[in-house]
Amino acid sequence: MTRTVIRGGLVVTAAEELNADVLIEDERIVALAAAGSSAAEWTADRVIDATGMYVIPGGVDAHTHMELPFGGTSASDTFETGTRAAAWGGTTTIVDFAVQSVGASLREGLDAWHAKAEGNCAIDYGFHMILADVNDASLKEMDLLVGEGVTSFKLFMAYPGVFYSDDGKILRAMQRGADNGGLIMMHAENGIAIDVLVEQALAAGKTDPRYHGEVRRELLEAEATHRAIKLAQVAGSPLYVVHVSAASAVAEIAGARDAGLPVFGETCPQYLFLSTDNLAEPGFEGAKYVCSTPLRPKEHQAELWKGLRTNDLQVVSTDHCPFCFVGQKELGRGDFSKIPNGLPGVENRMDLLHQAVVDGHLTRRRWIEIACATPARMFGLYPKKGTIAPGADADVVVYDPNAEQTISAETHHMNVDYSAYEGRRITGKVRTVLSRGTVVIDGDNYLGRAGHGRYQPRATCQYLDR
Ligand SMILES: NC(=O)NCCC(=O)O
Ligand SMILES: [Zn+2]
Ligand SMILES: [Zn+2]
Repeated sequence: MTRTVIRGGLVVTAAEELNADVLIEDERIVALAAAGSSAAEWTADRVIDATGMYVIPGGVDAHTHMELPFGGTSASDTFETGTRAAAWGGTTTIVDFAVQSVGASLREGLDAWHAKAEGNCAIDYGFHMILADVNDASLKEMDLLVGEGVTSFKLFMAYPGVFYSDDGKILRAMQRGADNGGLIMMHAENGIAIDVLVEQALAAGKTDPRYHGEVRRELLEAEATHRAIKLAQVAGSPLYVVHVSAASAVAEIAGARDAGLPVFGETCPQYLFLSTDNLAEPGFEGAKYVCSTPLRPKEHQAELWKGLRTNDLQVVSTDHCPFCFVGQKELGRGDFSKIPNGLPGVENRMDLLHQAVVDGHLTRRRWIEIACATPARMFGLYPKKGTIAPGADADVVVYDPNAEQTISAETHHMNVDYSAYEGRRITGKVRTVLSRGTVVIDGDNYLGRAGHGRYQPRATCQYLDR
């Protein structure tokens, strides 16, 4: 047995902050003790000095797309490169999306994603399932998947002809989820209307990346969010709205929550830190910022921060879906609708949110709540993941709150040739990362290995009585 003690840090969880030492035996946390108490007598094989540091749970990023085939190409991070980059950024668990292809079963999709991930991940991982073909067989399969730990299902009101489901299919999947405990995750944009606007924009010669943001109108995110909420209400199903970017969509979620409905909302760093100004950067630079839902005008950011503070939004995930500028984003030169949708960010989330603490948008505990504890609870991983407590997996980050860094593609570890946050100064930096008790990051050294990360079957959403 290996005993590790993390000494002298400020332990920050969603619930409390205390100066405490943390004792780890092999893969688990076994004790916390106030500094200077019985902890002084703990013997250990390895002592990590955390004086002046925060000791926080490893981040849980509940929305990533490693190796996703999309827009005629594939996301540029594999499970190996993407999970390694996540570790560098203090994230120790991801929940990625396995994809059902139209005409195929959920099982085929899930098996394919297991094959991509198994033996390759640096950190632990789980899967949601994208339902691209709702029919009698796939509805039945949902029950089986819930039973084996794939307890959440993403549906799309966007991308007709690719992942899109109509309202009838959505309602049927929601009814099934209400029954089997699967949480429905919704990409809420009116894709049918958006496709009309795309066609009209292109016909008018509006081909630059900034038109991606213009046609994917805020109203069409709000409308779809409203419709998804009503459909969930009819089905008696909870609802988790992914990558919320529009202030009016936040208002829809807030209204539903005020009415007592089990509706949850996720936003992403790109919507909190970037805007349509980035999409409008000169030449073809805006392509770097093409994602859906799209970046919004800056004014929306204040509403997203407010939503996070008031718990109208509960989770910040990255929607990490990187495409290189050269050779991938470039597929859409002359036609913005052909730019593969998605941004890199799995490495940057914990730091950007710490910057939000420094800037006064969030408290330290709320940082940990939205980035670690709530995503773990939402997706059935708590308290194994998302907290520092006896019995939890020893997924622990020693975080230096005073270190200064500059985000750059020159220094990041994601397999993508640009950074959406190039040149941004951040106060705070990961110093040491443990994944199930193994040190995977130590200062500027990566000590992990592909295959250390283990598949995590998940319980159902822990915010709902079942
Ligand atoms: N978000 C995005 O632009 N790409 C990834 C796929 C999705 O989440 O809709
Ligand atoms: Zn989506
Ligand atoms: Zn996504």
